Amino acid sequence: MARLLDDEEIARQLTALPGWVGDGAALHRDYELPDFLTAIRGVDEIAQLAEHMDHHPDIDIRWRTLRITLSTHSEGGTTQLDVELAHQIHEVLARLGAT
Ligand SMILES: C[C@H](O)[C@H](O)[C@H]1CNC2=NC(N)=NC(=O)C2=N1
Repeated sequence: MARLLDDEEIARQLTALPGWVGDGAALHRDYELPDFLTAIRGVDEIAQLAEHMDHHPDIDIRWRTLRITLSTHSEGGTTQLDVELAHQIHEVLARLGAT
């Protein structure tokens, strides 16, 4: 079971995740994709890696912008699983041309 990270640990780990912010409850970042269909492909790729990790993001789709929110529901906050998923999502979306 993943343990909750404290604010200091979250801040330290976010230094390796450009653009991501933590609000205590969750990690967030907006990614802008080149177009809508590429954004949807990003959602599909994220869905596959989330299933593989058995850890699932909230994803808000606004045209070609994806707002990703990560938290560990079972723990009520941010854990190492969220940090790991953020790294994997960043890799996938950067490869699809996200900024
Ligand atoms: C049984 C299964 O492992 C749990 O329901 C998982 C599934 N995906 C999950 N995803 C997220 N973000 N938080 C969870 O606590 C969580 N729990």
